[in-house]
Amino acid sequence: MYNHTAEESTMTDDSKMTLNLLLLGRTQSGKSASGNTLLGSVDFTSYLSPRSVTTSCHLGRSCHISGLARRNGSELAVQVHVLDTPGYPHSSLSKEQVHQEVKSAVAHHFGEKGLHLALLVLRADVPLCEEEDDHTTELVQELLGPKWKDFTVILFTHADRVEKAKFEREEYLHIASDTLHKLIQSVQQKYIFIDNHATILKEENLRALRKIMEFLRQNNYQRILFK
Ligand SMILES: Nc1nc2c(ncn2[C@@H]2O[C@H](COP(=O)(O)OP(=O)(O)OP(=O)(O)O)[C@@H](O)[C@H]2O)c(=O)[nH]1
Repeated sequence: MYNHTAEESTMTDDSKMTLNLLLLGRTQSGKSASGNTLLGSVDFTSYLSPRSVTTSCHLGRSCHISGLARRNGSELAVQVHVLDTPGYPHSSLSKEQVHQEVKSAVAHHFGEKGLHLALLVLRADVPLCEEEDDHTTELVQELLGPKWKDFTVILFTHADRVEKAKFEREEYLHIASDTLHKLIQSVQQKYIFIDNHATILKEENLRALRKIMEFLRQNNYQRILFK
């Protein structure tokens, strides 16, 4: 599999746009819950478990959402496509199995249409240590190639726990590990906090999608193609 970038966003017609997103990250980090928040529905199985819940990739599609993007002065209806993936380390799959599963699903779903952003899911309430960072970024680098930093956003889940501990989100990042600081720097400060247990999930959904659209604009709506 190789990849290259394309400039235009995926337009199904002039008034519609598809936003293609990939969730990656360690097991039980909240990938499926985040996918559900971004889709505004319950497409993916998500629950607390002492073993990895997701064992294969699944694509979820949202309904068309207005108020997120405009093109040539007209409103665009944005449909979000999210690919949920098994995490690594995984309680029953080897690294090779996880990588293979994710690579073939990415090629299948985003091969020609392209991927706008990979969301690297990290729990905001768990420190990122150096060894884990290697696991976390290995797959995204392998998949996206040398431009991975342009196409990767860190998605911090469990934002509610940060708030409960009375931290401001930005202040909390100031005191984070050097490993996390380096990772945030390498993805050019592209990060989002998300609370998948928010009382009003619709607000969380729109806030996260608006931020994602900002990152897309910064990237000139480029996508990575896999062929
Ligand atoms: N408090 C809180 N819990 C969360 C949040 N996001 C996810 N969780 C919980 O974390 C647990 C794991 O979430 P999942 O969405 O299943 O995580 P996953 O990464 O898909 O897990 P695997 O499929 O096992 O790899 C569940 O109990 C979720 O409810 C969040 O933002 N806040």
